[in-house]
This record gives sequence, C-alpha cells and structure tokens, in this order.
Amino acid sequence: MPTAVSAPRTLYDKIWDDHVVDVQDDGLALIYIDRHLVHEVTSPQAFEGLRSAGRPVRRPDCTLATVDHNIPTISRKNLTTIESFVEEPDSRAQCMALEDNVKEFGLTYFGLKDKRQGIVHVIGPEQGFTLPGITCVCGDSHTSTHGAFGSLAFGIGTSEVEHVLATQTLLQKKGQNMRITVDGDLHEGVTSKDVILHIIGVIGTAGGTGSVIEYAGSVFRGFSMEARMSVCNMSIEAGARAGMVAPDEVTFNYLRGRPLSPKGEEWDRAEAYWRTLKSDEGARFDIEVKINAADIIPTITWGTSPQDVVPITGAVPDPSTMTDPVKRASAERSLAYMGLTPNTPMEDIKVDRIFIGSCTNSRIEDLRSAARVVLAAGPDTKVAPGVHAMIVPGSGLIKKHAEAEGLDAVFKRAGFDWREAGCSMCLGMNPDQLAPGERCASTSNRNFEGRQGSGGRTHLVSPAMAAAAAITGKLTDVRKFMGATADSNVAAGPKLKLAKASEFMDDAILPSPAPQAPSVTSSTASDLPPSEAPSTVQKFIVVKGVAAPLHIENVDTDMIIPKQFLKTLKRTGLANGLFFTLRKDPHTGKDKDFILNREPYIRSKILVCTGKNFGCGSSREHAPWSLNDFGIRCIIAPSFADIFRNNSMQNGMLPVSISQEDCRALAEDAEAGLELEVDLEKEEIRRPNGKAAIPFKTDPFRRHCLLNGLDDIALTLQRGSAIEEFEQRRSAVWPWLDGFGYKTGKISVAATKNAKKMDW
Ligand SMILES: CC(C)[C@H](C(=O)O)[C@@H](O)C(=O)O
Ligand code: SF4
Repeated sequence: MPTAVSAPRTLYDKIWDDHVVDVQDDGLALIYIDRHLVHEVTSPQAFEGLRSAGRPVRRPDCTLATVDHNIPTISRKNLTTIESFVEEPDSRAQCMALEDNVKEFGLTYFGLKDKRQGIVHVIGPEQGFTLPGITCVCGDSHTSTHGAFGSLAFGIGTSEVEHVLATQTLLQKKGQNMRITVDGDLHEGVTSKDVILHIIGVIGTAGGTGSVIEYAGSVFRGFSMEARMSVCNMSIEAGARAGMVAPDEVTFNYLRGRPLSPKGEEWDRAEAYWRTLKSDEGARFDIEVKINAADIIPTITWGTSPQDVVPITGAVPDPSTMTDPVKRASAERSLAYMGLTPNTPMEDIKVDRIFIGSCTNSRIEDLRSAARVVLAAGPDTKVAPGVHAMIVPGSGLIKKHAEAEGLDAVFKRAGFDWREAGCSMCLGMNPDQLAPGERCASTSNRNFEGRQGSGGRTHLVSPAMAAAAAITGKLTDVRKFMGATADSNVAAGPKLKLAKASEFMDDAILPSPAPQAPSVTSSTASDLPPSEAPSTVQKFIVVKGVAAPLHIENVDTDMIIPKQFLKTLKRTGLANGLFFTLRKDPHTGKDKDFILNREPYIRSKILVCTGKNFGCGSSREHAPWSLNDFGIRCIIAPSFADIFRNNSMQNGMLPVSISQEDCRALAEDAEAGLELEVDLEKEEIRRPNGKAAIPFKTDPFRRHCLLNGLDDIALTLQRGSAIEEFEQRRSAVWPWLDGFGYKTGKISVAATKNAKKMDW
C-alpha cells in the first residue's frame, strides 16, 4: 500500500516502505520476504537448524526449491533417481538432502525429472514466481537478477536462509540509493553483457557497496527482460546489494500468462500497483553515475576480477604503468595467473574452452544471439579445432524452447556440446570444469582464480562474443560476424522458428506438497518456545591474539574457500579449505609459503587485510565458517562486502572496518608477530608496546547480539504478532502474493505466540 509521504521516493524506497514489518529507533528494520528460492548448496544447514529447534517453514507457499549447482549436465536419458544419477558422493549428498528436506517441510520442488528444473535465477522469473514490487531472497548472491522485474531481490547466507524459512522476514538496515543511467544508442554488436561489464569497469567491484542500484535511461528501457536480467544479475559483481529496473510494458508482457503470475482481476489489480513502482520525479539518490551508451564497445575481462575489463579492441594492460602499489601488485598477480603478457592484443589470445550458460546468460535470447553468430559465419562453420564449446541452457524449459526453434541443431551441426540445464561450468561444482591452464571465453559472471576449475583461466564475454571465439579459437570482436555477408549467410541458413515461452508453460498449478511434521532431533528443543531454543551463536566480547596481515584487494569468497568445500551438510570442519589455493600446492597438496601456514600466524585469531572490499562475490557462509574453524574470530579491513559482513556476524565473528591507513599500521604490528586485542565492548583495538588504541564503530544492535551471543531467529519470533498483522494486510492489499497458483496455503506458526520476550 503506498504510504502517505510527501517527499518524492525512489523505486527502492517504495518497495522498502511496503515491506517494513517493524522498525527500531536505530533504523534496523524487520522486513517481510515475499519470495524465497532455495537450492541444494546453501540450504542443508538451514533446514537442520529448523529441525533441531522444532520450527516449521512459515510460508511454503512462497518458497520454491530446485537443484542446480551440483548436478551433472549430461543427458538425463538414464535418470531414475538423483541418488544413482549424481556420481560424486558429496554432490549427491547435497542433492539428496534437499529432496528429503522439501518432503519433510512440504515445499514445492523442481527436481531433475521436472522439465521446469533449472538455475534458481532462471526458473523464478520463468514461472512468474518473481514479480514486480516484491522482496525476493535466496541463499545465493545472484538473486540480484530478479531486480530486473522492479523487485528488491538480494542474496543471503545460510543463517539468513534459516531465518527466512522460520519467520518469512529478515533483519535489514536500509542501503543507499544509487542510480546508474545509460542514455544514448548502443553500437551494433554491443549487448547487455557488454553494458554491465563496462559499468563494473567504471565503478569497480566495490562501487556499489552498501547500495541498491537502479538502472535508468533509454538503454535499459529499450532492453528485453532477458537483457535486464543479465544486467541486474551482475550488480553483485559491482558490489551492490541489489540492482533493479522499474517495471514497464516490457515487464508486464513478459509476465502475462506465466504459471504463477496473477490472473484475471488479480492481474488488473497487480498491474495497477506495479505501475506505481517507479522513482518519483525529484527523488534523491545518494550516488548518481551517468554513462554514455556510445562509449561502450564489446567488452571482455583480462584479469581475475570482474572489474578487469578492456574493450575487445584493446590489449592486456601493463602493470608497470600503474602508480598505486596495491593495484600494480594485484594486476601482476592476475596476469601471472592468467598466463598473459602485458600489451598483448586481446584478439591474439587463444582459447581452449567456451562456456555459454549461467544465470547471467543462459536464456533464450542469449542462445539466439550465439546461434546467429554461428549462422553468420557461414554454412560449414565449425567450432575451431581443439576447442571444446559447451552450451548449457538455464532451465529445462529454455532447452525445450531452444530446441523448438531449431537452435540446438545450429549448435550441434557446428560441433557445440548441447547440455542439460544447471549451473555447470560457471563454478564447476559438478564435473564440468576447466583443467589447470585451460583458457575459457565464458558468458558467466565471475573470473576469479580457480572459479571454473583449479588453475583455469576465465574471460567474461557476451554470448555472441563467446560464439565468435568458439569459431575462431581466439578472443574475437563479434563485429567481424556482422555486415552484409553475415546477413546473407543468416538468410541462407536454416529457417529458425520463433517460439513463445508460453508454449512450454503447460503447468499452471504446481504440485501441492503435503508437509510432514518437522522431525525434531534435539530432545529438549521441542519443549521450548522458539525464543528459548538454545542459541548457537558464540559471544564476542574481547579477542586477543596473533593477527595475520594480508595485502590483497577484493578478497573474494571463492578465494576464501573454493567451491569443492561447499559440498558439505555441516557448518564445521572447513579450516582445511580456508584460502585453499593460496595455502596448498595444487599438484603436491603440500603447504605453500602463505602467511597462514607460517608461525606464529598458524594460530591467528585476527586477520588484518589492507585491501578494500573483503569478502566480495558469492554469498557462501562457508567463508566465515572456514575462518572461524581456523580460529579467526575478527577480520579487520578498510571495507567489507555486505553479505560477508552479515554472514560473519551471524556466526559470532566481528568484521571491523577502519581506515586503510589504520589497517596498514595494524598490519605492521601483525608482521612483527605482535598480538592485537579487539574489544567490542569498548569498541577499540589495543596495540602492543603502548601504541594508542584504534577506535571503531559497530552497529548497536549487532554489537548487542554479539556481546550476548543472541540468535536472530529467536528475537524475530517474538515479533510474531507484528508479522501476522503484516500478513493480514498483505493478503488484503496484495492478494496475488499469497502463493498464487499453489494449492497449499500458509502454515500458521502458533508457537510464536507463546514466545518469551527477549531483549530486542
Ligand atoms: C553457492 C552459492 C553460495 C554461490 C553464490 O552465492 O553466488 C554460487 O552460486 C556462486 O555463484 O558462487
Ligand atoms: S553464478 Fe553460476 S553458480 Fe552461481 S547461481 Fe549463477 S549459474 Fe549458479
């Protein structure tokens, strides 16, 4: 319901205001979550938490689960059960745990036999589960994708997944409003992927930290929903909490008729509301960035961070020309990893592998644009000798759609490998991986070290550029596949039939799962009202000990703990995986000369990082879990990525941000092997040898929770009546959000009523 305020509001302000259940004086709000997507990697520990506290899932009707990260993308002809189909034992265990959990908690699930299975961020929009004006979360950083519909969509860690499952709410502080406007006309051959890579090159991977980005201007207005999703998807690579595009006719046309979109009168009501969802004239943005569309040309990454971009016409940068020593060191490190020589023209770089897929670029338009390049190259075009080019559609329905259009035939004839849906080589939790040293042109979103396979080298590109590289065997300017000859080749090629997504959406009603009563494994927890369920959060008061210095910028969570360690059902036992690629030699498995392998840092309790944006990238809570397991309770850095900061505090760990100068001073103490003492009560870091303590600030609520070891879920459950009141209002004002299309309704959480009042 639009609130009566006079000041002009942004789209983000409006959605935020419409979801506040309760707000504290310090601005910390309890916000309602309309849609929750669940996958196998970040949910097992969350379900286990519910089980041991005897809590049900509050809104199964607003929750949708699928398997995507671990599953093989080979033919499913011989698929009988997930147990026999997924060969790798840890991957299998995660998939099976999800299947057990969805049964036990009564959730709708698209399993491997369901043609609607696919990457969470592809199936949500495809089904109309994602709608304008909603809040949408998932234990996955690329939840930002759903913001393309004008929703507030963001990734969360596993503790927060548990929080949403139990309460359908989250504790959040509002972020900043940031607007990125791209106006003007894009050159031919420039796609949404080039636009977002260019943006990240301009603002950097920390540019959006603490902000929600609204993408505005004629370029995004002119984009399809698929293109808007690719842009919003990579908001996380720009460091933002979320990205969004105001809904318009393009959005409504995409959603009309989708299985879970509102129907009939509900649609009319919904559409009228959705039309109010745009930033008001004069609304205030904290940060404004303006980009001229004409400045963008097909863009590609050269290094190991998504901000390492260069036009395809450019060359590998030369670190010796960089004045900032941290930047120079990080560029040198990237080039060594990437096996590249400064000043090499990008188009001279040979590739071994091509990956067209991922939640960024695996939708029908992406496949069409790749197929067009293949056709433009001529009738006998083949993938270059020695190159393996893989195409992985984002969902089973996209695969069917592409096959109905004849795209698969174009690809197969040219020698591409046409696979089944899943995350695949975007992060290689399944067998689709790069071998050490292999170089890949990839339509995914992350080029971190080891991301697609240990020692693998990734260049991020658009689907059209990936197809061009597949054909030439080198990074290639896609504009070489444009013009009169290309057009006549396309015209002379096979007649492709344009199909509509609605032709493949014949399942209007989702199965209605009958929830089994959640089983309770802890004998005492079931007898307790939720607020008294034992808190698992350890207190943080004072931590004194060895501090390890680290001089790396943009330490990403793939670096903190690589994908092979995500296949666990537990929150513990991850110390061995911490900074694995920096600590262990991939060939011998022996310790490398990394700081945490040396005395006295092997006993570190504190990590002092002098580079900004610590913990960027994926939402994996495994990152703080592994630090914690190693014994590190406090990380000091100039700045943190939002999800990592939240995840750490959910685990009784303290992320402290202080100036880069102070970080450098502390790193010097650490290098001398001197102990530091972090005092949360006094909010200061005490240094050895009588040096002045360094003060820091923490959010008052988080500080209170850490000092007392309080568990967020128990605290939120005390707000049971406010949540119920909100739900009643929600049903009256936005009735289409009550699990429209599902047969099962909500499950009431009677236990919340008896909850004992706790310190909030
Ligand atoms: C597994 C999940 C936590 C992770 C994410 O949050 O992004 C993954 O999807 C990724 O892309 O690295
Ligand atoms: S980024 Fe890759 S691994 Fe993560 S959800 Fe998207 S496709 Fe899956």
